[in-house]
Amino acid sequence: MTNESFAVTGGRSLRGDLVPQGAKNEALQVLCAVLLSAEPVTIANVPEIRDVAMLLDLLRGLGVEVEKLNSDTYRFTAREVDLDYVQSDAFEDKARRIRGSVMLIGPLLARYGRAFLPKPGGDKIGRRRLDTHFLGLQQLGAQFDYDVDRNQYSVTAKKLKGTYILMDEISLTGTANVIMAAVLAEGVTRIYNAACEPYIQQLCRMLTRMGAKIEGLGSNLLAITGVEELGGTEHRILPDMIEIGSFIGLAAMTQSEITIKDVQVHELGIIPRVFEKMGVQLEIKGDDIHIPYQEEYEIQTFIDGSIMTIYDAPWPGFTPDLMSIILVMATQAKGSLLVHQKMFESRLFFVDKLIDMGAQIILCDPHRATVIGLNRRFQLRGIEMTSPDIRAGVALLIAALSAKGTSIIHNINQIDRGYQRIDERLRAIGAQIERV
Ligand SMILES: CC(=O)N[C@H]1[C@@H](OP(=O)(O)OP(=O)(O)OC[C@H]2O[C@@H](n3ccc(=O)[nH]c3=O)[C@H](O)[C@@H]2O)O[C@H](CO)[C@@H](O)[C@@H]1O
Ligand SMILES: C=C(OP(=O)(O)O)C(=O)O
Repeated sequence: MTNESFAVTGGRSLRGDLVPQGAKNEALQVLCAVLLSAEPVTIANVPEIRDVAMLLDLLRGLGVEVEKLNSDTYRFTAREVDLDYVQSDAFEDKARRIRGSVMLIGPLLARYGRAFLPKPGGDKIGRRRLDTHFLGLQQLGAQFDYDVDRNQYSVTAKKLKGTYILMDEISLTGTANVIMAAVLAEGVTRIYNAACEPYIQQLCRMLTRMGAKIEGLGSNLLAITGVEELGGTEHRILPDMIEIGSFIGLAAMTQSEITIKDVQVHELGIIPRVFEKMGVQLEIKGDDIHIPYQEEYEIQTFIDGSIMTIYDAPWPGFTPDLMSIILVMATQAKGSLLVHQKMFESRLFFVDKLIDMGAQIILCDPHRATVIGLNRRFQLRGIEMTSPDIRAGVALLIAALSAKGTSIIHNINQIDRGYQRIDERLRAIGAQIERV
């Protein structure tokens, strides 16, 4: 796939239905988990995005049979795995490009006793340490080695043994890795300070259907009793809550009337509440979220009248992956907002593009930005810009769709990493957006 750009002509209000894709970050976990069984695992609602395409390539390279049953459903059979592939240049090249590749380690270690990984890719949004993964795997009995010169990690174990693990921090992919290793370890593993996003819950549900014994679903303390082997299953990926949040932000910012279909509201945690704090009216109709046309939206203050702060935190806190969307929405809101991105240290630098477009933002430091909402006193203006990471990319796309004139957004590979044919889907509800 070439790295194209979007040409976006803004200022139109959009109208219609959007159906969210399957969740990127769940897909990356459950696709890695297919390595844990020699029997077929069928996964539905797999999003058609670049990160998934890359992971499918890695699985094929490892010798997994990958059959596409329909547009979003695949059957995987990991009868035998070619472990030599993980030492190849092809593996290194692909694994380095996505963050999700890190979750191949847990299953490979559990089933074959060894795993190897070059430093994984993903967004360049600050330091993204992997200590939590390896400290957890070491406690299960793995030997860990880091080749500083080649920036490569390896783990080996004759046998994994269950134990009590206090995770070094609440890491989403780290928890997934340790869970996938523990399900085939001998005895009981207790994982405390575990991440508990719906992604992790879904992974645990799928593993349980494959025969794993997991207690504590949805909490930060999991108890896993290891089994000898796992069987096949069928699994359906949840709608992507980050895409749902992005669509809510898009609707508010572009004064559109949009219905987001089949969102599985009960899995969205506090996400709807945070958008309500931003002044967005959300009407939950059955399992759909309807966002009516709103002339303006007003950011609430705290009860004592002080300025609203929105910050990220591990689940069930507000996900860091929606902070860029909240920030861009604030630029046209009535009122002011402090955006405090606590988890990543370089995720706010894209605000300079919004400032060039006319937004009133003060970047206080790498973690905090104050946004003074324009309340539509004037429109942002279209500019040429480059998308630094996936969520900033979509935030810039939203800004461009609301702006006066045409914007060019380069490096949209970043957006394609996690949003399925976003241009086509937004065009269908009236957006003027072309791939150039
Ligand atoms: C492929 C995938 O699933 N990627 C997601 C995954 O990345 P990933 O699993 O790599 O992220 P982690 O959960 O490990 O940690 C994210 C960052 O937050 C920091 N941290 C973590 C816990 C904490 O209490 N305080 C804190 O500051 C970590 O040091 C790290 O810099 O989870 C992130 C956090 O939800 C999301 O942004 C990514 O989209
Ligand atoms: C940061 C993200 O992705 P990754 O971890 O794949 O870089 C994201 O999905 O917002």
